[in-house]
Amino acid sequence: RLTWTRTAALEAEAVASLSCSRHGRAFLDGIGSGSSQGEPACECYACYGGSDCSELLPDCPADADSGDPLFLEPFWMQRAESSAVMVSGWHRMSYQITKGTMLSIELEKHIRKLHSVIRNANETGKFMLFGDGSTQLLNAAVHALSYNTSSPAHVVAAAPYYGAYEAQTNFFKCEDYEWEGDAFQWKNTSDSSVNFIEFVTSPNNPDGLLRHPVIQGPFAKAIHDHAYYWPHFTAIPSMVDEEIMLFTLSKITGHAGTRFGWALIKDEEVYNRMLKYISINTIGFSHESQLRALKLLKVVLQGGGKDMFQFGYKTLSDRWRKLSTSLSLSKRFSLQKIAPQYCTFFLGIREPSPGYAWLKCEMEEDEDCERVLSGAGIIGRTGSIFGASKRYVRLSLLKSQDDFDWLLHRIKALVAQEAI
Ligand SMILES: C=C(NCc1c(COP(=O)(O)O)cnc(C)c1O)C(=O)O
Repeated sequence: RLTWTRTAALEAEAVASLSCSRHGRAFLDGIGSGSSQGEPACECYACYGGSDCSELLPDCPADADSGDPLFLEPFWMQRAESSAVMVSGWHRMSYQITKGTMLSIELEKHIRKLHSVIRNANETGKFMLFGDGSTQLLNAAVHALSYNTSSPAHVVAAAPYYGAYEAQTNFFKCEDYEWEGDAFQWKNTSDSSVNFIEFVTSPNNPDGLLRHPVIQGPFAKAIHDHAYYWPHFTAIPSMVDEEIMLFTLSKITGHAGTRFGWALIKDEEVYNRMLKYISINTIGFSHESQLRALKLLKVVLQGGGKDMFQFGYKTLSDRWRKLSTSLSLSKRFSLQKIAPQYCTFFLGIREPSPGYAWLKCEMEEDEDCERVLSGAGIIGRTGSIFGASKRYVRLSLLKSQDDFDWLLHRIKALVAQEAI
């Protein structure tokens, strides 16, 4: 018999019962939740409107800019009961969780179990640190690796690279490090007086390809960003085991809004410097986020992790197949090439299922590919943000089904124009 949780449970179920014509959903903290009726408004997916999201907005562009991972929302809606968590008004009000630490021991245990079940990363003997998204851990790692260097460390990444590395490094720039662009430009440098810190993103954002460090040698350190090294985005050919490895709940379960990431770190000194950065920056991390992450990972781990990763892989591989089939008819546009590869998790060859399409405008006159696509009602992210040519555009395949359907519709119309 429910007692103090009854009201919260009734509120949650009332909001969840709003179907929003299956082209949106309502949230407990949605607009209007404070009104007398108490019924929050439907929040519609792109290109749908009206109080119940039943109206298709005809001239709406297909927005494929952000890596907002809503493709997994249906999976969680189908598991409402097992994935919900009740937060009492007095839940963990202290800054600390257990004596002296701000990490949930149970959550750390489940993360280690996740890596050992998926066999994507070796967590044995590694220090674990949480972050406010893995975004917070990016600069924490640069800080820890550039500490006490005689001259500013060169922070680099192989183009095309995830734009946050450049944006963050320039924003937080200090005498210990500075952004030095494309790692390929420094590949053969023989200047041993320079320390390099290379962001290695594997699989890569934006092209989804598995990667290794470009800069080699005793003065090169790497931050391995494995945000997408999970079976729904890529084959897992082997277990990675690096000095610093970063992961994020955003891309595993799709809960970007929970703002929860973690780092596995080999060296204790590097770990302590990153821990000090996080402590000074935010005095640790949200306990509500940790509680929710624990609940979600327990669901992921049910049945050995197969359910969610199968769901995600099927969704993304279907999307990739539909998009690449449509664009295979085009002479004007091309996509990155991703070969089918053996996966040690699915124990078989798996088809490509990248989170993003890295589209190239092949015609001489189409130098600004973002402009070409926006003229056709498609919003993408220009290649220059990734340190690449404006001849490229990144298209997100991670968003809601409505978002993807609308993108595919616009792409097909654009390719059909070539025949005219
Ligand atoms: C949201 C997007 N990227 C998230 C991301 C992040 C950030 O993840 P958070 O944990 O949500 O902060 C880190 N590393 C890589 C390679 C990423 O692609 C994007 O590219 O649109």
